[in-house]
Amino acid sequence: MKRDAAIWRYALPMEAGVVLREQRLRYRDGVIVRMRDGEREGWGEIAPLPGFSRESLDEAINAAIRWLTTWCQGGLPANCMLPSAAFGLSCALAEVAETLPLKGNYHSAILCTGDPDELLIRLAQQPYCIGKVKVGLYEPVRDGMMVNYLLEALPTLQLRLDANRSWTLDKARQFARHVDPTLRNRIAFLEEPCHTPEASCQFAKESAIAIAWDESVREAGFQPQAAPGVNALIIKPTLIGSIAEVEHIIAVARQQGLAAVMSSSLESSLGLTQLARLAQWLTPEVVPGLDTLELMTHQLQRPWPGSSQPLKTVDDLECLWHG
Ligand SMILES: O=C(O)CCC(=O)C1=CC=C[C@@H](O)[C@@H]1C(=O)O
Ligand SMILES: [Mg+2]
Repeated sequence: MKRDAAIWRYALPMEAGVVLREQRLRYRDGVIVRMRDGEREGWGEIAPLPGFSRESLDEAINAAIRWLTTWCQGGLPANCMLPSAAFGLSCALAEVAETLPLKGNYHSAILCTGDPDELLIRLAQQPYCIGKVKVGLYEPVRDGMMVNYLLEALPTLQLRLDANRSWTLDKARQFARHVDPTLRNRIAFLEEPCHTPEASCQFAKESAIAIAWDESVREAGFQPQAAPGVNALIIKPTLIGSIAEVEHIIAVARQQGLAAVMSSSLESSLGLTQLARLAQWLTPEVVPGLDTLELMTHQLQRPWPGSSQPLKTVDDLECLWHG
């Protein structure tokens, strides 16, 4: 059987106002990989996230070309060490091998941005009424009031909050003081409230607001561990690595009684649909965090069910490499 592979580069414009780690992200840059083995075909996306991934896109592309070159010659290369490349290549390989189930979970927690009244309408239409709110960008008082407002307006709403480590323990306490105590049990978790994991744990103990690890998952030596007030791990495969590595961390989280939340690293619709399939397969009991498609102006290669955004395909892109 003859094998071949190809890589296309993309740059999708982002909607105005997408800010990552204090920097405006104008384009989402990445590559799409196609692997073919005789009649079988698999696709994957490699898109390191600026400010979050340690590797650059060029490093990931070079690693992918080396890996694919060996694969095309009939070998099974060792797992790639760069997480974004390992993730995209393992998705393409799993599609070739038909080991990534097709069914996806396309119901996500809704990113709560924009006009609060329009947001409430959108939230109320969801089968699972779960929203995700970014906090820590403005004053803690304002964040607290926003959380109260949404939870009071929709009695079935559950919220996930994300502070991206922006608070001191004192600021986090100020936030908690402004959240109505009777509403706190509808905060599923607050991702990384404080600058350090120790301060975040202290906050969880004091405030009766559960926390989740996101940034910490990527730190050297991190092991999922049960602790008072810690509810969940955010699983961002583009930042973790191959499907096998993602499966491993989810299994350890489960053993520790922590929920594993499959989450986007702002992949295009191709990567997002694969994350929806991983979510359905590996974390069927948890609503994933994949509501990032509309941060981009276009979909790519594979449409997200029900989305009306225009679709670009590899025919619209420049082929970077063919082997
Ligand atoms: O987790 C979700 O529901 C959506 C993804 C999401 O919020 C994020 C993805 C990537 C970078 C960040 O801006 C943000 C996060 O910090 O978790
Ligand atoms: Mg986060």
